[in-house]
Amino acid sequence: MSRKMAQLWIENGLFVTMNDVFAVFRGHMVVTDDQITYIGADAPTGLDEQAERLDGSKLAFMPGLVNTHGHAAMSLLRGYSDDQNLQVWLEQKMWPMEGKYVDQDTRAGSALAIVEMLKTGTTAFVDMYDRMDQVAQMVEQSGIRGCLTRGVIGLCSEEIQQAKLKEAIAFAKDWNGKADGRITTMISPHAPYTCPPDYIEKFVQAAHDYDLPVHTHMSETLAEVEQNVRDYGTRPVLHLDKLGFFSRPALVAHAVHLNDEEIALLAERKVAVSHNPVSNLKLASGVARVPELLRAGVTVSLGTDSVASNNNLDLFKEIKFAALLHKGISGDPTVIPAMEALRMGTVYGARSIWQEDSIGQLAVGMKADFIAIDVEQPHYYPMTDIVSHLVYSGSGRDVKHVWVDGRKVVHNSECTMMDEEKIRYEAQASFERLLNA
Ligand SMILES: CSC[C@H]1O[C@@H](n2cnc3c(O)ncnc32)[C@H](O)[C@@H]1O
Ligand SMILES: [Zn+2]
Repeated sequence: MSRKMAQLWIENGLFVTMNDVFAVFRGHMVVTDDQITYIGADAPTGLDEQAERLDGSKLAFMPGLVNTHGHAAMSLLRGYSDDQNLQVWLEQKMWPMEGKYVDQDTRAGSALAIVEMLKTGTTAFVDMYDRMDQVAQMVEQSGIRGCLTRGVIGLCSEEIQQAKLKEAIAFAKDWNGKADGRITTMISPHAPYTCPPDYIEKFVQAAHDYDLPVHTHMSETLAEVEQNVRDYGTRPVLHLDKLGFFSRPALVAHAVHLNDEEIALLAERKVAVSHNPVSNLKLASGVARVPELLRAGVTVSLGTDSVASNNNLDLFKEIKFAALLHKGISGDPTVIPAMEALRMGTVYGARSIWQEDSIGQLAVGMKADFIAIDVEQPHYYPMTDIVSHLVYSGSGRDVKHVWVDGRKVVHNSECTMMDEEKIRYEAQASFERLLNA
């Protein structure tokens, strides 16, 4: 799809840059095509005569949020099965329903998820699923940024394992860099408990061969850790390390049950962790040792996991949970202050998907992935500390406009590239078909 290249001057806005240079200030920002070309307190000079002007005086601007773990197509299963533990929920509820999915269901669920994410301020997301061509097409159409990966469950014959691996590699090769670079890809065995060791080694080899990062679920429940010890004689972190998994740039989801040695090893191997507090609480999996991980130097970002275990994709909720939960667990109100929680949802998210140089902050030369928040609402008053308000008082419902790659993908809280009404209708139709199939 062709796009109009243009210049946008945001005047007199409140900017939360998420970098140390400006941090929070009132001023101006200029976007030229897909990049931030000016940001500062003084009005810019030398702009195009046709530059569009946006009055930012009633808005706060910050980088788009980065959701570093999820399964978009599972949005169809919102509210289908609540209040179960992971294994029962997966094996008895999710997998039987997912087994009935056809391409149209994956499209419908992914589109629903993308609309929800964009409207609540997420501009980049990680997605692990199958039928990933369908997900990638939805990313292409919607304007969002996606770090996508075909997740593989290896509890099947060797022949099927081979076919799935081939498909995962083909997807990663074909789609990396597509949609004007908005799509990047990874390689993903689903988890150490669903993929035998020799099979995981094949993913590692493929990641080396095609220079791709890796992503997996790891140490989500105590039962998983105990099973890993029973089956392989080691806990999941050492197990994956021995299989070479951390010889690639790696992002692991959950990492709830870790001991001190495992935290040190993750830090040494520069493994990024996607912390999914809401999903972990809902499935009663436990609480990750986030303050310890951060103190050890591990990059910790935030993920929603799927809607089926969350039950929504508003990353502002995840930010608030991260800020509150660890205070309660540790008894220390100073752990994960508001700014650190906001970093987990932005800069650390960008770092977790190896895009820290281009997204996650408002600065000259960065991609224009940013959001505008309507702060003319009671819960943003009195105007004292905008970072505090965003984390403790705000929510994704306050997001008014969203830009990805310089393109306005949400205007006045409506998606510009997606037909939301049609998407809601198709999601309902898909769910009813799945239920009766
Ligand atoms: C085929 S890859 C996607 C696969 O992951 C399953 N899934 C969803 N949430 C979780 C979770 O919290 N832990 C482990 N696996 C999960 C989903 O059902 C898909 O089959
Ligand atoms: Zn998951």
